[in-house]
Order: sequence, then C-alpha cells, then structure tokens
Amino acid sequence: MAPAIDPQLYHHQGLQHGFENMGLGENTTANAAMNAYDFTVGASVNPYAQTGVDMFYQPQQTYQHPLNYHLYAPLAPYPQKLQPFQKNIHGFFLPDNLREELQKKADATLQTLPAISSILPPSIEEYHQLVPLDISNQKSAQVFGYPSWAYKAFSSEDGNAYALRRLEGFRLSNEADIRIVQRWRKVLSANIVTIHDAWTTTKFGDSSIVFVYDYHPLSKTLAETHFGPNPRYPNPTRQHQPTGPIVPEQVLWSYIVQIASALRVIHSAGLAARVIEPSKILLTNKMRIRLNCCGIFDVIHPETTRSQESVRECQQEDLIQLGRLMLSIAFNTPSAIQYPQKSMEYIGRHYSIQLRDSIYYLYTGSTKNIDEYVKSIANQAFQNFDSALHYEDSLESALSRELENGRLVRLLCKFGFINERPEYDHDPRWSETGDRYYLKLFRDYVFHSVDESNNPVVDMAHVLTCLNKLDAGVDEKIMLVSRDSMNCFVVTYKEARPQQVQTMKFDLLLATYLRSFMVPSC
Ligand SMILES: Nc1ncnc2c1ncn2[C@@H]1O[C@H](COP(=O)(O)OP(=O)(O)OP(=O)(O)O)[C@@H](O)[C@H]1O
Repeated sequence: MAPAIDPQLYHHQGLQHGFENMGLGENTTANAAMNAYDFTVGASVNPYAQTGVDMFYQPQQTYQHPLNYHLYAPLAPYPQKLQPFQKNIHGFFLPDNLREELQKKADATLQTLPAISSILPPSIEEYHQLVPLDISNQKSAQVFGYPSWAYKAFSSEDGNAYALRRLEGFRLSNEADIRIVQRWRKVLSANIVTIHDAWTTTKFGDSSIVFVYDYHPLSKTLAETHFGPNPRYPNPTRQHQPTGPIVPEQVLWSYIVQIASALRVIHSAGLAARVIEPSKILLTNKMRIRLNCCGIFDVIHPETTRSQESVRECQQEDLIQLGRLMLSIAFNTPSAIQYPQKSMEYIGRHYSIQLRDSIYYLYTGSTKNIDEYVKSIANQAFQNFDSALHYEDSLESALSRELENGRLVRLLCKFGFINERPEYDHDPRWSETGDRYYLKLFRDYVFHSVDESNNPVVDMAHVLTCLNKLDAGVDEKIMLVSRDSMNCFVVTYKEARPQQVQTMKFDLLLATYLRSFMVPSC
C-alpha cells in the first residue's frame, strides 16, 4: 500500500522544487513562508507578506499589510497595448503634457514683480506681492460700471495665492451691504470661483472696493478664448467658408451644462449670479469653466437683493443672459445678439434642433426657472458627466504612476545625505570591512553599471526596481563589485541597506540636519 501523503510536506517540496526550477535554489523567503504555512481553512492570507503566505492564492478581502515590494500596477485606461514584460519610461511618471501644464500653473502662481518696478501698494490687508492679471491696462467700466482690475496676491495668513478684484472709485454707502459676501462664501460649486472676503481700501490712492476670490492660474476668460486676438476657433476666411459649425456642438453643451449647474446652486441659495458675461467666465482647464465675480453686483447694487421678487427677476435675467452668451459663442461673434434672427438661422443650420431650441427658449425668456431648464437638458448633462468621469479615470491612472516616486525621492535623499559624507572619511564602518560599505557599492551597482563594452548602462527600470527593492529590504540576492574589481559580495537587498537607512533613528537625524539648514522637512 502506498504511504499516506503528508500534505504539508508535499506542498513544501513542490514549492521548493518550483524555486529551484526558477534558479533561486535555497530560497530562505520561500522556506520561511512554507514553514509558517497555515493549512487551517479560512486562515487569513496576505499575498504579499514573505512569511506565512500562500503564494498562489490571493483572496482580495484578506489584503492586510502594506506591501513590501514595489507597486507599479497599471490602472486603466491604458494608452497603448504593451506586453506584460514591457514598460516604457512614461509608465513611471505623469504624462509630459500634464506635468508641463501643472508646472506652468505652479510657475504662474509663484510669479512676483520686482518691488521697484511695481506701482501697486506692497500690501493690502493680509495680501502682499500684488501682480496684475489684466492683459491690457485700459480702463473698462463695461461690466460693473466702475473700472475693474484683477490682481494675484499672496495671503500672509495661509501663504496661498488669491485673486483680488478691485473696483476703482467705488464708495460703499452702507457698511451692511458688504455682508452679503458672507452668504456668497457658502455657495460652493465646482463651476463657481469661490469668494472669500471683501473690504474697502484707499491704499490704491482712491476709494476702491476689493473682493477676494480663489486664484486659478493661467485661466482665460471666455471672451479671450472665443473673441480674443488668438481665438480658439478662428472665423474662417471668405475663401474657406465653413461647411460645419465653427465651435463644436459638444463644447457648447459642455458650457451650457456647467453654467446651468452653477446657476442651480446659486438660485437654490436664494441668490442670482448677475454676471453671465464672456469676460466674467473663466476657462480654468481645457473644458472646465467657472463663473467669476459672483457677489459683486449684490454689493454695489444691493437694492435688488432686498425683496424675493427682485431676486427672482435677477434669476430670470441669469437665464436670458445665458441664452445671449451661448448665442454669441455659437455664432462666434460677441455682437451676435444684435442680429438674433441671423444668429438663430445660423444655429439652426449648423447645430441640432435641441441646441437651437434650448438657446432660443433661454434668450427669449421662455425658460422660467433653472430647475425646469436643467430637466430639459438632462441627456446632455449625463453625457457631460460621463466625459468628466472618463477624465477622472485618466487622471487617476496618471496619478498612480507617481505613486512610488515620492517614496523613492525620500530614499534618494537619504542616500545623498549618508553616502560619502566627508566626516565619515575615516569611519571604519564605511571602510571596506564596515557594514556601510555595501551602500557605496550599491550606489555603483544602481547608477554606475557598465556593459560588456564598458558603456554606461542607463536603464531607468533597473534604477527604479533596485531602489524599490532596497527600500522594501527584500531577500533577493545581488552581486556588488568594488571599483577595482578586487572585492565581490553577494548580498541581499536587506543586507545592502544599513540600519541607518531603515530606522527611525535616521529620520530623526535627518530632521535635525534639515532643521539646521532651515529647509522644510521631507
Ligand atoms: N480668479 C481668477 N484667477 C485667475 N485669473 C483670473 C481670475 N479672475 C480673473 N483672472 C484673469 O484676469 C484677467 C482679467 O480678468 P477680467 O475679469 O478683468 O477680464 P477683462 O477681460 O479684463 O474684463 P473687463 O473688461 O471687465 O476688465 C483675465 O485674463 C482672467 O483670466
């Protein structure tokens, strides 16, 4: 009779055999894992822990510990199909265009003017380092009836950048009128530029009122985008008559849905926007718009907010203004509203019936309230919502590529701080017999490898993999060779990483160094 099989032994042998076939020989990690293997049904299993694991089954709900290895699991959507073993360098970092855009925005946020060349006051209230945002220095009182100026400034309270909107020559007759800003502060929508504060000042050499808004770097107004000197959709020349619409219908619907969403929030707060003007709507991202300057009219013309009836009239006026705005953008001319019939004919010829009717009902005042309007464009709202979710997916996927990079930068900083410090020159621990010597050789292994023809190996995947494995302290073995090729060590990543890199002690040491140099802690 054949002897009964001991399942634990059988499994152990099989696993060990598997590792031998993979060329790993006596694998201590696997041994530890196998020895600690728990055959109890339902025992919790951590697929990534190197002890007490079942290497082959990875039930998701028992995912317990932080991973001790590197985490480059791609998230959909995938830009191109690659083999599982292939990785391109872009897979490790944010896409270039997104990085560039974010960098430009950061650059614009941090921009300052030399104090000498600035005729602006050095500070007003808690705000300092004013930078004008207007692209021309011509006074225009077209929208508010007072010349208005926009500045970027930093708050000394929280260090953040804000946009200050100044109305020149405005005198506040009743202090109570400015309190409406407190109500506007609570109106939060992704399609509104949030207001924070307002005060009067004489620091500009006149009596002005200043409103503080969120600053959205590198934003453009819809007027600049569609009717400026370099419009996003230029009008075709006579020789090239357009066969289709100039501004794509999708763009128009996206604007409509976003503004309607902002109006829904404003109207439900018992307020009215009153500034649906191309120059007071900001395009803060490719397709993202925000109503700017909300609340200003309520301060400078407070009489309209005093009765519910007048608020309702202003809300109705918001819808008419939205219709006019869309008419001019669709017709690609700011003055389209002066020829409504011609503009509507154009829209009828080039766009869908739903869009034409929607704009027509708005600007003729047939749409009575925003809730009714939102219902009528629900199908477009869903389409817009779907695009926003797709965009969110692609951003999350891009973000996941950066997941490990912050950790790696910290590791590289630690390396830089420890490796070859002059004060360690005669420290025996850094000598060829010391435990820190590995770290020096590891640096060469990661960054200074050469191929068989003595050419430098510049392989980012190698660098990232090595650093991640070092940080995780995995048991995989590597060969470290001294520069004179006289010494060669076969060590695990765990051994290559001296205590100094692993322990909190090092972090404390690092914090002390950083404090002494007065730089923010990393
Ligand atoms: N909150 C903000 N964040 C970032 N930039 C802003 C903000 N508000 C305005 N801007 C920018 O400041 C510039 C001037 O804005 P403004 O509203 O004054 O437009 P304008 O065309 O000059 O209008 P007006 O003729 O009424 O002065 C625009 O380029 C706009 O993008």
